[in-house]
Amino acid sequence: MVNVRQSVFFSASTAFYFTHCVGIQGPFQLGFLVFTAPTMLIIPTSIGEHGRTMWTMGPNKLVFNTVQALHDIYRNERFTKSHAYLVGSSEPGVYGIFNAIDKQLHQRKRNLVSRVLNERSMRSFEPIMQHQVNILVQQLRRSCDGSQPRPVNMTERLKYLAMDIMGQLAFSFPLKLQTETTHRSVVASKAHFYLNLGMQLPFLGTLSLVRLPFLRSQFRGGSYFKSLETMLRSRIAGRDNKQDLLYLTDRLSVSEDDEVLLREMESEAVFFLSAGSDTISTTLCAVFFYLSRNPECYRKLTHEIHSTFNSESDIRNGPQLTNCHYMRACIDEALRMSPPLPGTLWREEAFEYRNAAEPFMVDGHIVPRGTQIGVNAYAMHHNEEYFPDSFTYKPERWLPDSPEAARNNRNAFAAFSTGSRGCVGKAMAYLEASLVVAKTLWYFDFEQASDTAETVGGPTPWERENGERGTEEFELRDMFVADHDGPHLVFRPRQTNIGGDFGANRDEKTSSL
Ligand code: HEM
Repeated sequence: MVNVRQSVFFSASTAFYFTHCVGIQGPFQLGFLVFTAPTMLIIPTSIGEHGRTMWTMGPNKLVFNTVQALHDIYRNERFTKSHAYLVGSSEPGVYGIFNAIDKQLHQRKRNLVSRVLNERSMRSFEPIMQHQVNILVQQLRRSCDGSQPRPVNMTERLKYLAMDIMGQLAFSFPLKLQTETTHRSVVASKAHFYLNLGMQLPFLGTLSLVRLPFLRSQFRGGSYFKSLETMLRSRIAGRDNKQDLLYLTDRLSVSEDDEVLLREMESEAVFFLSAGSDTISTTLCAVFFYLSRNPECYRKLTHEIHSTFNSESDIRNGPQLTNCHYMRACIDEALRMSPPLPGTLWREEAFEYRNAAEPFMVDGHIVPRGTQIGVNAYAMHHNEEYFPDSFTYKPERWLPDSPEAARNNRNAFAAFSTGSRGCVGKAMAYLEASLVVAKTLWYFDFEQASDTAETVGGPTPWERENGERGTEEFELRDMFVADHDGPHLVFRPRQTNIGGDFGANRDEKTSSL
């Protein structure tokens, strides 16, 4: 999976980047590097047949790579989220759904969030989603103006889209990133980087180095927290609108004081903005990347969309959309190859079980007390035992009656995790991704922009030199939620749509939840 040279390079460069960002220089920088780099070192020790079952990753961390382990760890009462998740707290004692380790508190939060993300609420939220997708279509059409279409960086476009949708769902706030520049700094935040650093090095969290007040000081005078505060203040002012995601924080808050409430909402808000938008934009970027590199998949999907719908207005939540099985397979295959949360979701034994007599077993191994354990989604999705030819994009793996499907193990799919802490926004994610893919292919043909083909995906010069990667994968940088760039694509209106209005006049009225 990862060799020692890469691991040393990764740990040293991460530590260097961190010191650089926080302005530690000179002898202190050197001291910090010497102190932290070894703790980040991935020791590529493997146990089990063919070295695929388990890795040690640091002094007390085990990463498993089997379906049984996925079940044993994430569907097990005895385990809870690792204390590393606490680095996301704004202050001690303030927890959001993401980092609530106490099971009862988590269950209460989850029940409330589920009310906003259920099927019924999604139906009433769909017009807002459709409106934003139509704006995306308009923006893509604009890239076709002039004699030569301009390449579009899909990471940029899709981040704006997904964040605009999330701003509405979480805060009932129109961020307008797709069309205006005022709040665009919310997509350029380095919050993920610090969160990931704290998750991998929890002692930094204990020292409060990567907690929110620290993050805020990093953006001092900058606009990320300014935009966040604007959204939250507007949300507090309009408390009557109780149906958005921050409804849950209101309900569980004990505070009458608006300033305290603001701080409490902050950690929840940072999480929702990222969980509900960066994950979807990564998924969509990966889908567009793979379609632009796999002409046969592109052809089959285009055919499915144009033979399923009679008009653009048919493209909405309902049986026609859910019957686009090839589209769903394209999305799942992109999620398999490039999972938006590509790393290990750390778990540890829950406090209540610390004195239990019987040892804890994961896939037949006794796990020593106090060990951090988990399954790494990226490694699992590239385990040849479960997904043969795992570096090749093959949507057919996910079509139940295809010969490819029989050779794959769908239970090894971990993009949304599983169990009581598995993703609660899965239905929304599939709906949003399906609407974007179907509408884009309804209106446009697209292809990879020729001048940027070398810079996104594919092996890096170092990997090519060492013969390490011959296949094209959408490149992700693991920042807990992945960071990425591109793909850069060129769009052309489909023949049938030339001269059409591209959905401009069919925009549903934007309603609030
Ligand atoms: C393709 C898109 C998405 C992917 C791949 C994804 C993946 C995940 C994963 C792997 C987790 C588990 C995290 C952990 O254990 O630390 C998770 C949790 C969560 N996701 Fe998603 N997610 C997606 C979209 C969404 C959306 C659209 C929302 C809506 C707001 C959302 C809300 C949440 C919440 C609230 C949790 C925490 C659940 C809990 O702890 O009970 N996700 N997601």
